[in-house]
Amino acid sequence: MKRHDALGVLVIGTGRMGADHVRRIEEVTSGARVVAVVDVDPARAEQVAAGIDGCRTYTDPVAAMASPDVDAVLVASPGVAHEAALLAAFSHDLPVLCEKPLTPDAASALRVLEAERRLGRRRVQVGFMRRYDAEYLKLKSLLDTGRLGRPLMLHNVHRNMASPPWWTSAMHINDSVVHEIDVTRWLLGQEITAVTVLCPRPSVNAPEGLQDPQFVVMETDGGAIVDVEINVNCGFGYQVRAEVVCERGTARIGDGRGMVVNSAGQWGGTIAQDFIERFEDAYDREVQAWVDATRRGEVTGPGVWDGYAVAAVCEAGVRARTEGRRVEVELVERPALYR
Ligand SMILES: NC(=O)C1=CN([C@@H]2O[C@H](COP(=O)(O)OP(=O)(O)OC[C@H]3O[C@@H](n4cnc5c(N)ncnc54)[C@H](O)[C@@H]3O)[C@@H](O)[C@H]2O)C=CC1
Ligand SMILES: O=C1[C@@H](O)[C@H](O)[C@@H](O)[C@H](O)[C@H]1O
Repeated sequence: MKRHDALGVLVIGTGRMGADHVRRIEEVTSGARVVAVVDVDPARAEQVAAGIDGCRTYTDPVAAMASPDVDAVLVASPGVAHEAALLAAFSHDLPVLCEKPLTPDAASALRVLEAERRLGRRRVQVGFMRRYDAEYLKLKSLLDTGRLGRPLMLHNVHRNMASPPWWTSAMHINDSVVHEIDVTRWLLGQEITAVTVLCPRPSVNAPEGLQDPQFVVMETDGGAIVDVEINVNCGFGYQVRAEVVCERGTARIGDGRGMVVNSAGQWGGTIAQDFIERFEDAYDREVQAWVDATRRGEVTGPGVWDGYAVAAVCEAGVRARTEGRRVEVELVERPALYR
């Protein structure tokens, strides 16, 4: 495809994820090109735009969206900036791929939902990329056949190498378990109704004052129990595992046994070091699916309702830990646009 026929994408936020998505759109994705990037830090925007033919830089997302060659927006700024970017995109009638979380809390997610409802059509795909990961897709297909019977339990492990200095105990849920919350709703096709968080003795690897790891237990409206070990200072790599226990069998993904090498009295493989490495294919498929759907004038994948429901569960989860009790999740009635 010629460059000028391609979907013109504006990328907001050129940090770790934004820069990686810019590279992806330019080098991996077909049918799209990056026409402009925005960052409150102009040096970062310029660094990412350098070498991309005709790519403009801005510090103000609203000014950037007004440009006629912008067909679609990819939001990769921090979660607190997502609501403003999404509302601005709605006012320019632009389709959006918004990195997770949709917004940091249920009230702001609901404001976005109401704004999209007023538009009368879905415009947003939320960046829950695990839905595009080959192993998660296999697990979902297997569950959908019903061969193993109904799912009873879902065990998850989510480990990060080390937390950055600004990490807080609430981020275990808002930033990390947010993915298992989305995956649970998607894999099981059920809503999460209550959350309990148990905390073991903090790891010696965790910075002073940080509650790490945490053990999250969720209940669903289909009668399943879901647990997540979230451990953001495991010290050895990045691991994401899931095992579904059904009535007639179990299925597990995420063991990462790509290649096992035997040598000098040892056997073993490698462990990914971060999400960029582990989920590279999922991000590629996610962005390609968004570009393809946008070019057809459609929105597919997780949307604003999913972003809102996940935000409500995250909020319940953070309260469950700080208040030391089981907290029920409250959702508004699902509007017709999202059924
Ligand atoms: N799907 C996934 O696996 C992952 C998703 N994320 C999500 O991606 C988003 C970005 O995260 P990172 O790239 O890790 O953060 P980052 O801190 O590396 O980059 C954020 C960038 O946005 C810029 N920025 C801040 N406020 C802005 C605003 N109002 N307008 C424009 N630019 C602004 C910052 O200057 C920075 O360059 C977050 O929503 C995060 O939750 C992050 C890591 C993995
Ligand atoms: O979204 C992500 C990060 O923000 C988060 O910090 C990590 O824990 C997740 O594994 C990653 O996918």
